[in-house]
Amino acid sequence: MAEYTVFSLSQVAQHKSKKDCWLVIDGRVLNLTKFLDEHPGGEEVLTECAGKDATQAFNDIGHSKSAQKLLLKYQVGVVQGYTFKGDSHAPIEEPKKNEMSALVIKDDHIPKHATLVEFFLPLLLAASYFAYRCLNAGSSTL
Ligand code: HEM
Repeated sequence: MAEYTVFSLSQVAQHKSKKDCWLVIDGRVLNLTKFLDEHPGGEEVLTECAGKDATQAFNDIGHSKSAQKLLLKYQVGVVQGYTFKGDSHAPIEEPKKNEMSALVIKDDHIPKHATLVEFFLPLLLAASYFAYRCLNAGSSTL
């Protein structure tokens, strides 16, 4: 498990300007100074929470998985006294590249002859119908 610097909330609170903007999300202490310009939601929402715990604000937006992963890039430590569940302050696991999930439905219960019947039965019915029509047409001309 990686070692992180532990900061108290009052230490985090000292970094609350645009030029030095830290905040806490899920117990992670983040230095977002360099991210302010890049944040798709604008810098203001971040500076409003600067120096504070912004977990709720972050979660309320419903940020994507990639936004959650981005947190790690800016993590400088963990907040003092925060109880992590299990190893949840360790890096969020990246999904394996080129891995595709697929749902395979295997239906082994249908016997092969059933598909043959499904194919030939309509043909047989059509052929019988035409044979009947031909026979009828022939008999009516007599
Ligand atoms: C104070 C906490 C935060 C607030 C209130 C906030 C708010 C927002 C808002 C309003 C949007 C725009 C959503 C939209 O256009 O639909 C947004 C998008 C985004 N934010 Fe934040 N944000 C916060 C923190 C962060 C942090 C710390 C990161 C990453 C380090 C981040 C990464 C992103 C990304 C990548 C998007 C694009 C949409 C997505 O991928 O979810 N935000 N945010």
